Amino acid sequence: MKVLVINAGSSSLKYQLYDMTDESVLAKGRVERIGMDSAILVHEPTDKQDVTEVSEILEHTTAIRKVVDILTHPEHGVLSSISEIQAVGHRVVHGGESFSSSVIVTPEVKKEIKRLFDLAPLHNPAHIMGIDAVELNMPGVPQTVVFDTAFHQTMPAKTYMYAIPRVLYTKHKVRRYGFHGTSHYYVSHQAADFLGKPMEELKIVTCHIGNGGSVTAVLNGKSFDTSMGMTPLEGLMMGTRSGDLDPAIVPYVMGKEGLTINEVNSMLNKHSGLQAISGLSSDMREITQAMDEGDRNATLAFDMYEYRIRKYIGAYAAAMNGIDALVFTAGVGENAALVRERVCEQLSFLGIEFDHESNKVRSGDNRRISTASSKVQVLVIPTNEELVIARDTYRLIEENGK
Ligand SMILES: Nc1ncnc2c1ncn2[C@@H]1O[C@H](COP(=O)(O)OP(=O)(O)O)[C@@H](O)[C@H]1O
Ligand SMILES: CC(=O)OP(=O)(O)O
Ligand SMILES: [Mg+2]
Repeated sequence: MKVLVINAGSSSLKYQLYDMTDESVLAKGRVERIGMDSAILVHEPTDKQDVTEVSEILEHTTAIRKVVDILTHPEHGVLSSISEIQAVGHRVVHGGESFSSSVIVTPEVKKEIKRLFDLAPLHNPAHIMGIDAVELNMPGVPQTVVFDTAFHQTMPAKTYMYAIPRVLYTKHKVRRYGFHGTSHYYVSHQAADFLGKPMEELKIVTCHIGNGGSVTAVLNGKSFDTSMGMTPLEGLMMGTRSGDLDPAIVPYVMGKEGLTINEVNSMLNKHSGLQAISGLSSDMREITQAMDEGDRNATLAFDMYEYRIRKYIGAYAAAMNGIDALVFTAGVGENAALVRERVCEQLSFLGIEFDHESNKVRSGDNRRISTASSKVQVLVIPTNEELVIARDTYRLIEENGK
């Protein structure tokens, strides 16, 4: 069975095509700048040359049509007909309390994802556009949705409730949901395999640090607490998101600067984090380069960023009464050796013996960056949310066919 995995964002759409007979990736790619003056499609077939196309792509329906066209292109394609794709699996960021596992898309499922627009305004509307675009361009192909929130549905009430009037939970479902669950699930299982221990016996802290970032306490295989909250804004300092702050700052700044709700939301989500403090960039590569050149704002941004990660690791070690393994993943976690080093070098009190040499090794494999005898094993595990989505999709379609 061939499965197409889609991660639709508001102005981008990433795709990966799997052959599930051996879980091989036939092609992957992305469309960026949807709705802007010129969009760009980057298509990377596994056994052929990469191609880049620039054209006007005003909405997701056109983006999916371009993806379908390139996947079946006589020269760059990897399929003779689009009918070879038997299922499409989507990443959906917010599943609220309605979904604790992946499901096949039905009109009711779409309705529920739409009901959650308010809770993930940057993400869920784009996912619905992606699902609708597939319906139009690939009619009749079953679709599934895999939620970022699903893995965190095991959190106990004491970690997911906010200390505000209860009616806000009962009436408006204001609570912690947590995100990047597919990634935290995948890397924690990979870590258990790497260590050769059963998940049920491990206390793991997983740090998914990419453009967005979150830390999760995985206790005996289940999410126990996580740093993102009702929305993907809480917790760590991120590329453009503030993460934790005193909630009183919001009404104060709104009053002082005369900001609307939309403006303050946009400030905290899109104009804060590394970008705001460095005044330079949301990208860790540019931050570390500027640090090397002596830029003090970039240095402060970096220091704040790594300090927050360290604070959460300490908090979750306390939450679980110790940790057996610490995992780094996603764009920053997999690539930024300096972030890992700075986070870990002051965690020796937890029993971390950091291995500076193995930390510097560049590799796409699961690897250890502590000494083998370290009480807490520190690992780098490249995440693979797409593979989890493809596997769930394959399983659901197989089960449904029986
Ligand atoms: N070689 C690298 N060194 C340091 N940071 C990197 C490197 N490559 C990527 N990053 C960081 O990873 C981020 C992207 O992470 P990623 O997990 O791909 O994000 P997303 O999936 O949210 O788009 C970039 O913004 C950048 O900060
Ligand atoms: C939920 C979330 O923050 O996702 P991303 O990191 O892809 O923006
Ligand atoms: Mg991501």
